Amino acid sequence: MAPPIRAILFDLDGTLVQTRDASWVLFERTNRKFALGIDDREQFFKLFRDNLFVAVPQACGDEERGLAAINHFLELLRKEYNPPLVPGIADVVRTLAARCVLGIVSSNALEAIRRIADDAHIAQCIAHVFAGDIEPDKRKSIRQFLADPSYATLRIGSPAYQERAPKPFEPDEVAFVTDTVCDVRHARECGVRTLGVSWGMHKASDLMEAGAEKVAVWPQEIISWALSPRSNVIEERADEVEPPPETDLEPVLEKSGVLRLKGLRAD
Ligand SMILES: O=C(O)COP(=O)(O)O
Repeated sequence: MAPPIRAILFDLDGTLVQTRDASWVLFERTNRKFALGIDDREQFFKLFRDNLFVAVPQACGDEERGLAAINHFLELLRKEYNPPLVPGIADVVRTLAARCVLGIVSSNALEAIRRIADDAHIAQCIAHVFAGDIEPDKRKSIRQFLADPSYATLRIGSPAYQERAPKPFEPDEVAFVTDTVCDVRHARECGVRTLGVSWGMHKASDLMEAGAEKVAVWPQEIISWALSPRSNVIEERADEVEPPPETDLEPVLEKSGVLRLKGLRAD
């Protein structure tokens, strides 16, 4: 029997916001400017089977051009990305904030995430944001969240964090909610629980195949899944699903130069 879920990390694009049009119209401009050859929406969505920061340079076959394209895309996201929220998702976030520590772990830029959260009036329900222009490898962000007990502090819709000594999370008390295959795999590598959503970039069957415990069809299912008394779902799925390969993204990211994005890394 798994313990209750105490923290939920949300992917942003395709999970909290609708992005099938909104990010494609921006990426299309990057694609044209850098002649990446990622010429339709489905090809773009396929990039998210891998880490985006690795997939773009790989897809265009030129590291420097791929990196410049990512920087261009991040800048468009910072300045022009205004996707609609997934209908009903703001209520889901507000409901869950009273019970769980909520976070966003996204490939998107921090500035864009902040604007979206402010406009949706949910910024103070979100305890922590891990953005792609600060840490491109979501596994590192998840592990950071698990390692430091101070992250386990509730923030229930007010500017201040609760002032109670937090109890550190066990990985199976934390869930990642996402619409993409790469996120499901990487969350499983970190040992956290995974819920897919059907309204984003990847199909429910692909998310299940990657190891998601379940795929929500409606936003409110996130609440019922996260707060329902735990069954032995994890154990059942663990038998069914191949364990993810232990991929180490660091050398690839290192090579692609993404870790030097915006001068955030010393090397
Ligand atoms: O689901 C994904 O991987 C893409 O969404 P993100 O930009 O919020 O990371």
